Amino acid sequence: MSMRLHTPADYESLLDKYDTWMFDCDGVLWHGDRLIDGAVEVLSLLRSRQKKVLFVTNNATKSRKSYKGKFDQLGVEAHVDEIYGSAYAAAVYISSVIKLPKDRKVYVIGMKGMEEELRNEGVSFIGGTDPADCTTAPFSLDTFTPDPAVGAVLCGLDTAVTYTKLSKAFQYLTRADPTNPGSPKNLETCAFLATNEDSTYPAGAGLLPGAGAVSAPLRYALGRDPVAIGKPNGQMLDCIKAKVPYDPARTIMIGDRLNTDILFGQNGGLATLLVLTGITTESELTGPAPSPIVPDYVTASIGDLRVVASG
Ligand SMILES: O=C(O)COP(=O)(O)O
Ligand SMILES: [Mg+2]
Repeated sequence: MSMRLHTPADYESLLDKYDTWMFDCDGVLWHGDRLIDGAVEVLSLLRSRQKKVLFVTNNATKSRKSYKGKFDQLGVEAHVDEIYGSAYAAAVYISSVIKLPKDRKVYVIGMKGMEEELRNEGVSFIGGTDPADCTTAPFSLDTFTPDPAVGAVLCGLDTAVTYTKLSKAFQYLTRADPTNPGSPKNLETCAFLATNEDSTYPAGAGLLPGAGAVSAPLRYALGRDPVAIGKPNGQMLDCIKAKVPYDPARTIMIGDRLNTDILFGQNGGLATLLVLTGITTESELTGPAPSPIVPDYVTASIGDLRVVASG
């Protein structure tokens, strides 16, 4: 059963219990470029109490560096090594977990943020923002020569997704092993990866299709699911563990989506606080068919913590 936070004492007790505060971004701190009321004050309150603040976002459209630019623009204090996005986690996964050989490439369905993080990790890629792929021209297999070096497809939120991109990704994910031309069409030759599978995401003025809705055509066409690296997958937490010491017992994850943020916190042995300023609605918690994912705490907005006396 979740604890509904109401009184200043309720919020004060959270500050006593937790030293590390991991914040989801979309739907918790902001909607698009519109800050959620109270977010800035609460973040500075936490810093004034010597709390460790981390930002953990499934949004792969920006690199950690460009997220820092967004925080600066919005007047929110943040440091690059406090920011963990699914583009960064995916690049680390490819370079250090599956250890894609340096002579292989990734075919990207995604935007600049993913390209920047792959580049930072020394991972070669094609596709992405390449104008030849961001085209609405009809795609023809007769004129397509797959790059034999492609060994993985990485799919994330891509507001310029095209049939050409989906078709090229489909070819890479279904062709025979290029290093063994006689081999049968082997679905496992090419890794199918997704930065995250959020079905929707909370933009400034409402919901938009999320990364999960971009990879869905491939999942359907292939009859195969990608490895999703973002929340709730532990890969994101592994990236944080590699850089930031924290005690799971004294760490809380604050999020707006049950099947990513709250499940991510639970999978990592963290406490979880759900806010209702993003994706999750009251009825998913208490309605006729409540979600099996039950956060430890619930509050309307992160701004509610302002009731705690600063100091
Ligand atoms: O962009 C998304 O899909 C979700 O991003 P978030 O993890 O910051 O809520
Ligand atoms: Mg969110």
